[in-house]
Amino acid sequence: MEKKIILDGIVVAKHVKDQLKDRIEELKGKDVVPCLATILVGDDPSSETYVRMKGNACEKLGILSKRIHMSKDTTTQELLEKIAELNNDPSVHGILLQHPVPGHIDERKAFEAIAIEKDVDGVTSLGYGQTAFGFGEYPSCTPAAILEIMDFYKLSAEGMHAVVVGRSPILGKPVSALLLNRNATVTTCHSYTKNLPQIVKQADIVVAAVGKPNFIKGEWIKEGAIVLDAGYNEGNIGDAEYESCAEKAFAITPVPGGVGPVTISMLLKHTVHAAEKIAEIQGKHK
Ligand SMILES: Nc1nc(=O)c2c([nH]1)NC[C@@H]1CN(c3ccc(C(=O)N[C@@H](CCC(=O)O)C(=O)O)cc3)C=[N+]21
Repeated sequence: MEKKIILDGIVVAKHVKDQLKDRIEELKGKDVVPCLATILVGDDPSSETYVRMKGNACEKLGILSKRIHMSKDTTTQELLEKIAELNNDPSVHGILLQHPVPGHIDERKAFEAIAIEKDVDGVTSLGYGQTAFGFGEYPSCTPAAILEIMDFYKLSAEGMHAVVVGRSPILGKPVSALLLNRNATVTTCHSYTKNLPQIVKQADIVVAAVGKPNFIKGEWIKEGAIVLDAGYNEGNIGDAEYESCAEKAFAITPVPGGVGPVTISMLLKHTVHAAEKIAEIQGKHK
C-alpha cells in the first residue's frame, strides 16, 4: 500500500489563517475591523476552553473578539434579546452561540434568532438549507473543516462511498450534505442504524461524528479508507479509536491536531468573509 497520510490539522489551519492576513489588512484600510461575537451560556469547563480558543485565535489574527458570557440561569428570552442586540450591532460581523447551552434553554430557537448574514457558524435552518442546496456561504465550521482538509490533501470525494456516523444539526447532517454536493454516495448512520460495523466497512470515507470516545473501531474500517474524526470528547479523545483505525486507513486525522484546529480557522475565514460583505455594502453607499 501507499504510504499512510496523517492529515495534519495544524498545517491546514495555518494555511487557512495565512491566507486571511492580507484580507484582514485590506479591510482595515477601509476602516473595517472584522469582529466575531461569541456567546457562552453557563460554565461548562470544556465549552469555556473552546470559546476561549476561538476568541484567542481571532485576536492573534487581528479579528476583534467580543466575548459574551451569560450565567447558567439565563432564560431563552434573555438569550434571544442578547442575540437581537448583536444582530443590530453594525460592528459585529459574525455570531457564534456555543453549543450546548443549558438544558432549560431552547437552543434551536436561539440558533434560529441569529441573522443569516451573521451566521458564520452555520447553525440556522436557513444556513443549513443553503448548504444542502449547494450555495450556502457559511456551512457549519466542523463540516467545512472536513472538506478543507480533504481539499488541502487533494482527497476527492467524487464517486466515493462516504459513511457519516452521526446526524446532529451542525455536524452529521451538514457534512453529509457537503459530501453529497461533492458527488459522494453518502450514508448517514445514527443510533438506530442496524449493522453499523458492516456499513462502515463499506466506506471509502468515514466521518466520525457521534460524540462517543473511541467508538469506531479499526476492525470496522476498510483497508485504504479515509478516516476523518470530528470527535471532541473529554480528554481530547476522538470518536475513532486512533491506533486501530490508523492501521487500516490510507489517511486519518488525529485528535488532537486534526479537525479541531481547522474548525476554528474556518470560523475565522467565515467572519472575515462576513466583514468583507459589509465593507462592500458600505463602500457602495459612500
Ligand atoms: N456553535 C458551536 N460551533 C462549534 O463549532 C462548536 C460548538 N458550538 N460546540 C463545541 C464544538 C467543539 N468544537 C471544537 C473546536 C475546536 C477544537 C480544537 O481545536 N481542539 C484541539 C484541542 C483542544 C485543546 O487543546 O484543548 C484539537 O483538536 O487539536 C475542538 C472542538 C467546536 N464546536
